[in-house]
Amino acid sequence: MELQRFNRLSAAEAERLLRPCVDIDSWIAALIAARPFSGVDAALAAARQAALRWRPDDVARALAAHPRIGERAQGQGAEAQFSRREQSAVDGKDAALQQALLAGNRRYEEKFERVFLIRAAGRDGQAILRELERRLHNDAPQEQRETAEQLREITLLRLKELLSD
Ligand SMILES: NC(=O)NC1=NC(=O)NC1=O
Repeated sequence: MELQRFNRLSAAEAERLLRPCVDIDSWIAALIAARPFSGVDAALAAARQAALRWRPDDVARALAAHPRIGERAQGQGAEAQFSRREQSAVDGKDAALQQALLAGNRRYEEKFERVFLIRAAGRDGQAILRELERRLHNDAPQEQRETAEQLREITLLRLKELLSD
């Protein structure tokens, strides 16, 4: 969407477009309030600043909108379409990789009690698996920090796509 059009949207319409970027009300409200943006870079800078204020419970709630890595997001909603595109480099036909991702996700969820979140865009399945193995050794505070940063990366990539379409 062209930035000037985004600047002029009603708050309700802007919220509907921003929700698939990340399901965090305070972030969506902050972005709507910060309009009009002078350019896409200004919008992304405001988005990153607002994302640095996320609390752990914001991140926990937003994770519910993210399918497991390796599982094809179902449905036609904007979130599912974003997820499928982001995970497109994960080779669904590589059975060994799928099995390893499934096992790694399970171990991660047992240890951290939430889904493993990684910015999948730009990463193939093996790179994701290596990150999953590495992060499994993090302690809880470090993993909370890494999860929030990955959610910020995904969110900003989705916003950039939204404002560049
Ligand atoms: N569990 C996940 O990491 N999910 C995802 N990563 C992405 O980049 N998009 C997703 O849906």
